[in-house]
Amino acid sequence: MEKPILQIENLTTSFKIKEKYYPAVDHVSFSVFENEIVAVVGESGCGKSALALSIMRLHNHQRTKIEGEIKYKERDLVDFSERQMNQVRGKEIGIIFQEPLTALNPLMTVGDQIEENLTFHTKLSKEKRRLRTIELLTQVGIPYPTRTYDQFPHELSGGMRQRVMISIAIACNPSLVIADEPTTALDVTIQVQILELLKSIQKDTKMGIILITHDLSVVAEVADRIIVMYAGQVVEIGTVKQIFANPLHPYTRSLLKSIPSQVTNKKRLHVIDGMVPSIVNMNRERCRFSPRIPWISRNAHEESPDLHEVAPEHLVRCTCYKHFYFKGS
Ligand SMILES: Nc1ncnc2c1ncn2[C@@H]1O[C@H](COP(=O)(O)OP(=O)(O)OP(=O)(O)O)[C@@H](O)[C@H]1O
Repeated sequence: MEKPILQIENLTTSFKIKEKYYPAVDHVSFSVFENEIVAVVGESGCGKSALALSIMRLHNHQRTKIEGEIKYKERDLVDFSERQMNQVRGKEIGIIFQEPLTALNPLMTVGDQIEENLTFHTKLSKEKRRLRTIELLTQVGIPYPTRTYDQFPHELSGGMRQRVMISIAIACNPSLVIADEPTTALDVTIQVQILELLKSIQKDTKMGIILITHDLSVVAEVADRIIVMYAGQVVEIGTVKQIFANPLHPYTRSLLKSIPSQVTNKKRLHVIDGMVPSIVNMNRERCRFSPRIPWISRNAHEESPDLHEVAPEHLVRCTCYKHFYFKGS
């Protein structure tokens, strides 16, 4: 069996709030293989960004505790010094953020920003860096790469800025790219183009991709596997086919029901009652989704539920899925 690029085991990321630590990522385990797109989905506040920032070790060290393992090519990033992490970030693992206008430096030209990464991680000469940068801009579908090279971020459209972010992320041929809501700020047609671009780059490079999104509809076409996160935990994990054809956890089913394309003209969009609990106030001893489906009997839930394997590669948390139905159905 091939080895994963990334192997996360029992990762727990806790934030210090008023002198106490509260987990925002709670015993999360999964792997990413070469040439694979793993989507992490869940509503706002489920811990997706905390997970991404933990892998990159970009949290504030003084207020964050990271436990468990983040094995990148068999080396545990949790033990890495800041200096070692600087060699990993941007070179081995690239990251694409949601809003390129805030992630890009408004005072630097596009060319300089891409070259900065190349200067830090490679020994390429100035001329070779320029050529590589033009090549990258071409690869990500920028129509006039030499002109864009000298432009500033605000002179580009949102879609073009996101392409620039992608070119920075892939500049040093990383084995893994983390894309944190890369299309959320873009309109639908541009979203599709950006995801298709990521997929086509992956074909050439075989990199693994972690695609973080709150929108399940975004991942259907591009992902290989889906991880559904709720309140810091993985509640379901499976292949795209398993999650879309046989979703089990009530949260997965609720997310799928709220996808607009699945709604006919007659029906209203499904809204999941209630809210994701805050890391300070949540009850960690019971099924964390149970307060949002109060019509399901308490007996349907397990105490401190674990993940159960229901089919090869398909895992679901809590037995409540066996008893779940939508309110009013
Ligand atoms: N630095 C921090 N200090 C304290 N709490 C934090 C910190 N960062 C995140 N949290 C809390 O951790 C939980 C998970 O947040 P996170 O941003 O990872 O969620 P998310 O699923 O990525 O949501 P979004 O899509 O809105 O970013 C939330 O309750 C959030 O308030």
